Amino acid sequence: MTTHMQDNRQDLRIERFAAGLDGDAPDARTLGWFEAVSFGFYDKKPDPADVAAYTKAYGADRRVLWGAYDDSPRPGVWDNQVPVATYATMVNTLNVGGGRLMDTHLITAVTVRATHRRRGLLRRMITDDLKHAADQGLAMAALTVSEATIYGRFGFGAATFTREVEIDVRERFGLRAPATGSMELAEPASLQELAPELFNRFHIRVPGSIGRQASYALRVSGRWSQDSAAEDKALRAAVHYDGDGRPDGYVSYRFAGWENKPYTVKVIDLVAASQAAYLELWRYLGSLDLMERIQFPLCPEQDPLAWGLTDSRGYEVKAGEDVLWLRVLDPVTVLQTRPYVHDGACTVRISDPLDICGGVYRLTVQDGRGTVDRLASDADVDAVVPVDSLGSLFLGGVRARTLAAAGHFSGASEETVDRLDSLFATDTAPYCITHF
Ligand SMILES: CC(=O)SCCNC(=O)CCNC(=O)[C@H](O)C(C)(C)COP(=O)(O)OP(=O)(O)OC[C@H]1O[C@@H](n2cnc3c(N)ncnc32)[C@H](O)[C@@H]1OP(=O)(O)O
Repeated sequence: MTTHMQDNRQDLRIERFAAGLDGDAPDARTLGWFEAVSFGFYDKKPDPADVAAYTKAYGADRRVLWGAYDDSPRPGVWDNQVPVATYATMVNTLNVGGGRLMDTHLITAVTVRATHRRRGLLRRMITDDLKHAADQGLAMAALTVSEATIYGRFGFGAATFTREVEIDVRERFGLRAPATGSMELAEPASLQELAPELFNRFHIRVPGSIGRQASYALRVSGRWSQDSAAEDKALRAAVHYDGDGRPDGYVSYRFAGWENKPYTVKVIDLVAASQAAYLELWRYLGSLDLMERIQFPLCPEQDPLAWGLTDSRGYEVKAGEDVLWLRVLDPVTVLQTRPYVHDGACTVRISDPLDICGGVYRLTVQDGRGTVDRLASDADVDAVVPVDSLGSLFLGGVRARTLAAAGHFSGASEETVDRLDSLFATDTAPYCITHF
């Protein structure tokens, strides 16, 4: 599909397409698109053989790629098959709590060439895309961000958070709980099938989890490296089995090298289908001979490991990070899909800078089920809730009381804030270990 965009310097052609192959090689448009993405994220120029492999995985994901093309390039300027802006979307599921999975519109690979920045290219693409996704019946959009300052204006709010941690695994490492089940070293390649199976059990169990694109199984099994489609020979993996000998978790990891002291293992992926498996995977990591430190950037904020160590000071939080940013497209559907722990009701005006879902809505929760009615635009409201704040509230990753104290709900009474706080509270903090 092709549309045009009037830039202040030229007419840009915007194309939407699926990544494609020409024989065994990527077609010119696909290769150009990958080149632009690599440039945008300061990566090295991609190898065509790698792009051919990525193209197949993108097909499995049903990704839609966007490119904005300059058809009047000047001499010396990059090949016009390389877009000046890129963007991509796909649909996967979000666990909204209570084991409910909701189709969600995922946005990724957003880049605008340095020479074309701040002329509204991103604004144009994301506005068109979100409106189109809403028209298609998708109720939620999501992305992960490179900078926290970009996407709030488009209605996205940070919704899940992780901790980057370092665990001291010298003599002080130990866990309070007795060991359960057993661990085995795994041939990483075996994870290509096992990893998605175990991830799906994690995904249904953990609110905030996003389903994974095809590349995950290839990377965590070492079939692909982090930055190419060549085998990752440094990757190691281990699997945990429950008392009945059934696999219930895996970890894949890499040694940081003898030149790095203290000797460190970097966890690439750690997926536990059960709570018990989570601690057991850490017990295994803590038992690795010669290793002194384990690094993992994706621990949950409420981390059982921090409370499971016999010496909790061996657990060091290096940074806190937001992972998933959510953008509500259809408040009725999303609020009726998630579960609730407290009954109550509240009428809010959702303010939406892109005018996709702004309006007055009444949420009524009874016996844990939410019902949402859209009211007339002049109906009395208890609070005005910006749509990005609603994205942050949705999974319970931040309390309404905290957002109110930060000035998100101007004019809301304390009683309203208490009600919002109670309505949006969840019993489990959301946790997302998928980047896309
Ligand atoms: C989901 C993902 O892929 S996250 C990755 C995002 N990409 C990157 O970080 C790669 C490097 N950066 C870029 O390629 C570009 O700078 C982009 C994509 C972030 C922005 O593209 P642009 O076309 O310059 O944005 P555009 O001109 O449409 O700006 C839209 C608005 O966002 C603001 N904005 C854009 N980028 C930034 C930024 N980095 N920080 C703060 N504000 C920003 C603009 O000021 C503008 O604000 P306004 O319309 O409210 O006045």
